[in-house]
Amino acid sequence: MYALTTAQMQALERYTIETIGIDGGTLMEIAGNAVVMALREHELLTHERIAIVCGTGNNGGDGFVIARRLIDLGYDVRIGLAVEEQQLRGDAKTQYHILKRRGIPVTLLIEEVQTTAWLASCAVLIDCLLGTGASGALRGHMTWLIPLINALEKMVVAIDLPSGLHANSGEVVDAAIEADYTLTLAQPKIGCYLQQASHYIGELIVVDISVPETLVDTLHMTAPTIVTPALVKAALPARPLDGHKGTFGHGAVIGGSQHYVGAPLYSAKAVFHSGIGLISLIVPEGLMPSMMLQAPEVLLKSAASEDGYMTKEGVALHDFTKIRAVAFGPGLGRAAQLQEVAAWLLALEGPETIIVDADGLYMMKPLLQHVRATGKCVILTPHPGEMAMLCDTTIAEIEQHRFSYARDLAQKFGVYVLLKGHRSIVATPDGAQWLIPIGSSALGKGGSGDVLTGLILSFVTQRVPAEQALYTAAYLQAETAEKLAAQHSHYSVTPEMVVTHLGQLIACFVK
Ligand SMILES: NC(=O)C1=CN([C@@H]2O[C@H](COP(=O)(O)OP(=O)(O)OC[C@H]3O[C@@H](n4cnc5c(N)ncnc54)[C@H](O)[C@@H]3O)[C@@H](O)[C@H]2O)[C@@H](O)CC1
Ligand SMILES: Nc1ncnc2c1ncn2[C@@H]1O[C@H](COP(=O)(O)OP(=O)(O)O)[C@@H](O)[C@H]1O
Ligand SMILES: [K+]
Repeated sequence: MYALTTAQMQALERYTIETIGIDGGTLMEIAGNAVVMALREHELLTHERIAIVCGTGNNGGDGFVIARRLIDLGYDVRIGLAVEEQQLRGDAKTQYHILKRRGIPVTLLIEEVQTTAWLASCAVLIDCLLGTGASGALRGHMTWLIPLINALEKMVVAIDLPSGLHANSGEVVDAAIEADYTLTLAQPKIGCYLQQASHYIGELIVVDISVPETLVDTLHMTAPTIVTPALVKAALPARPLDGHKGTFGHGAVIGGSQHYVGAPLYSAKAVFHSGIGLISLIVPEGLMPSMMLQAPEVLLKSAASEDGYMTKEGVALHDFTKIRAVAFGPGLGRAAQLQEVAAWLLALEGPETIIVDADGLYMMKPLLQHVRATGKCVILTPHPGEMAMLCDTTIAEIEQHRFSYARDLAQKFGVYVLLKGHRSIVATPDGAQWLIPIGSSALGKGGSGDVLTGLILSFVTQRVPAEQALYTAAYLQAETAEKLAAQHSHYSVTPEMVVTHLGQLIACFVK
C-alpha cells in the first residue's frame, strides 16, 4: 500500500483506462460497487434512512452508483445534489442520467433551511461532494453545506476523501467534512497523513477498485510505502532456539546528564524488552548512584564528566570493539565537550550503526557532512522541532512538507531519518520512504522518544536493516500505546507502561 499524490493516482487511473482497457464509466461502476461491499463488510450501514450527498465531479458520480446499488439492495436512500444539474460532466453526468431513467429522485441541495430538514431525517450521511479534484477555498453551496453536515453530528462516511481536505497537502482551507470513516479508493492519498487530516478522516479503509497496486512499480513511481502489520511481522529479527546473547548482539546507549537522569534509562529498558543480547548504558559518573539498581539487566558504565556532562575521554575509556550499535543522545544535554564525543563516535571503529536522538542531534549537526566518508550507518530520529533545527527552517515549514524534508535530509547526508510526529516517516539515503499510518496521543509525553530510540537500537543490534528497524520500532510503539490507551485512556499511558507491554504485541506478531 502506498500514499499517493493526486497526480500519481490519476496516472494509475489513466493507465487502467487507456492501457488496461477498463473504461472510465466501468471503473466508476466498479468503484461504486466496491464501496457498497465495503460499507456492508464494515457494518457502516443502517436500515434507517441514508443520505448520499453528491458534487459535480467523479466523486459525485461515485455517489450516484453507490446510491443506486444501495437502493437495489433494499436500503432507504436519499440522494442530494449540491450543484445545478447542468454542471455535471462526463461519467458523473452519465450516472446521473442512469438514476433519472431508473426513476430515482435526486433532490437539489441549494437552499439551507430545506437541506437541514432533509439531512436531519437521515441516520447516516455519505459524503460524495469532493474528491481528489478539489482545489482552493470552498465554492458555491459547499460553503454552507459542509459546515451544516458537521453540525448535525450524524455518522458520516466520506468517499475517497473528506470533502474539503486537500488530497496532496492535507490542508483544509475553510471547512471539511469531519468523517467517522473514510473509504478511500484504490490507494490512500498522501494528504490523509499530513497536517490536520487525522481530525477529518476518522478510520481510513482502503477499497480495491481494480486499479492494481503493482502499477506503482510499472510506472516507476516513487511513493511512500504504508507500513502494515505484515511488513512489521516480516521485519522482526529471527530468534533461533539455540541463540545466545552473542547472537542477539551488544548495543550501547550513551546519554544522561545532570538534569536528565530518566531518558537513557527509558532507552535501555526498551532495548531489553525487545530481544537484544546485551545492553551497556554509559552515563556521566554523577548519575551512577541514582542509576544503580534501577535496571539490573543493564551493564552500567560511568564516564568522567565536567559540569554534569560527559567528556570524550570519559566515554572513550570503554571498550566498544564488540558493540554493534550505539544510541547517542537520550538525556545528553548540550555542552561544547559533547560535540567532541559526537566526532569521536563517528570515527570509532567497531559499532556499525549510530542512532542519534534528542540533544545528540544538536551535537551531530555540524558533522553530518562527514557521515558518508565514514561508511557508517547513521540514523537520525528528530521530532519536528529537532528537524527544523537540522534543516535550518521552522516547525510550520517542516509540518507542511514532511515527506520532502525527510527525503532531502536523508539524501543530502547519506543518513537514515525517522521524522517523528503523529504520522512518523522513515527516509533512506536512496530516496525510499515509509509511512507509519498509526500513532497515539498517549505517546505525547516526555520519555516516549527515548523508548523509541531504545527499540531502534535493539533491532539494529539484532541486525535488522535500518529502514526496517525504524518502521518496526515506530509501529510497535504506536500500536502498543493505542492498545494501552483503550484500557487506561490516552491521559494515563506512560512510556514505562509502553515498554512493559511491548511484549504482548510482539507475541501476536510472532505466533
Ligand atoms: N478518475 C477515475 O477514473 C476515477 C475517479 N474516481 C472518483 O473521482 C474523484 C475525482 O474526480 P474529479 O477529478 O472529477 O474531482 P472531484 O469529484 O473532486 O470534483 C472536482 C470538481 O469539483 C469542483 N470543485 C473543485 N474544487 C472545489 C471547491 N473548492 N469548492 C467547490 N467545488 C469545487 C469543480 O467543479 C471540480 O471540477 C475521485 O476522488 C474518486 O472519488 C472514481 O470514480 C474511480 C475512478
Ligand atoms: N499525538 C501523537 N500521535 C502520534 N505519535 C505521537 C504523538 N505525540 C507523540 N508521539 C510520538 O511520541 C514520540 C515522542 O518523541 P520525542 O518528542 O522525541 O519525545 P521525548 O520527550 O521522549 O524526547 C515520537 O515517536 C512521536 O512520534
Ligand atoms: K468525498
